[in-house]
Amino acid sequence: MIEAVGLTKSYGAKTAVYNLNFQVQPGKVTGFLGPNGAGKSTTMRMMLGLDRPTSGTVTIAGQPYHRLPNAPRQVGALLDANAKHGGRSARAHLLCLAQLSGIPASRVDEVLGIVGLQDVAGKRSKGFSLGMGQRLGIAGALLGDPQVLLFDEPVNGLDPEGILWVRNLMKKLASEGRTVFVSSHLMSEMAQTADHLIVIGRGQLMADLPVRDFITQNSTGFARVRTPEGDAQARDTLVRVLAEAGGQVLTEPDGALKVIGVPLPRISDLAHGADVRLWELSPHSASLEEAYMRMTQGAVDYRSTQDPHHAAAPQFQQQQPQQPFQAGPPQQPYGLPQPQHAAPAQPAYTPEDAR
Ligand SMILES: Nc1ncnc2c1ncn2[C@@H]1O[C@H](COP(=O)(O)OP(=O)(O)OP(=O)(O)O)[C@@H](O)[C@H]1O
Repeated sequence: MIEAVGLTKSYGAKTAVYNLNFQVQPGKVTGFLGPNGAGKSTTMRMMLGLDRPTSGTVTIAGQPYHRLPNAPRQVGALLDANAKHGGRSARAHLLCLAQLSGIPASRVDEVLGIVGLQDVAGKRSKGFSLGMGQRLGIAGALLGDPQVLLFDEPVNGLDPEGILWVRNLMKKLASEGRTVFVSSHLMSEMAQTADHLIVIGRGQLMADLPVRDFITQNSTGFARVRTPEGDAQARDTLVRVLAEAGGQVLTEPDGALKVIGVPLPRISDLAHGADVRLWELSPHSASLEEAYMRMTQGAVDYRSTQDPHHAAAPQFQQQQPQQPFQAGPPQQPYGLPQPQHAAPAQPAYTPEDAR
């Protein structure tokens, strides 16, 4: 298990990580998410003893990294896939790491095989593609057959097959009872890989909960409704009754209505009561990526000047082409000091499985 308690790191006036408290459990893939500059790499560096906390602690199996006996055999990490001597072959690079850590040379060919680099083991790594470099970095992390594995953005530069391979590798490592901690910018990727999520923004904890709970707490269920084409009166009538019922009604690019805050059976009843025929009434849920974007909206450091949220209040907006007919109850903006934990939420209607 990895445990952070009050973990804080400042670089001069810049606080990169502030008062992080979380545990990373074995037997699970834990996704570590946050926008650029959120403090993910800083946190991982402190886990590995490469940076010293300004205050607080982070321990692995109850000890700070530097006090772990034979640390490279207990903890494997991929922090920077470029951290290798480009003039050395993949095998020579791994042999060097193995020797430094007292790991038998026979393990080198094993890990080269695991990551699929056996055929290029004798080639210099400076000629490697980004994806091959990532594989070599992962091989280095696996070298000591450790129980705890940290991966900083392991799918960077990998093609779809490589991404699938990493995803399956993480799951396999976790299923063997190991602690697997993986950072990423991509919630969609984590949705398919992680069992648990730790989300940080501007160095602070924003969420610490199972992936499924994250979806339930954050996805806003909505209905897509279409009235007969060309019947503007029916459409307007429906918009009016839905708005009177407290619904938030938006238009989709294809002209359908997106209705938030009114359960499907009620929409059907309201349409029936207003004598409006429906051509479509279907349940939908927001994607996990949308939920993540909404959560971290207020904690994004770098934003294009063309982004509609640039210099705006940190509040989630629905996708752009939609025009609100009537504003419903305001969406809760996520304040930094109120991290989400695994507590039951009460969405208008819960998607059966949004993953
Ligand atoms: N050595 C350092 N000196 C000064 N500031 C630093 C240093 N390392 C990190 N920072 C700052 O701390 C903050 C967190 O950086 P960090 O690299 O940990 O974020 P990150 O979440 O890993 O970002 P990314 O996803 O872009 O890699 C950033 O504002 C960064 O500029």
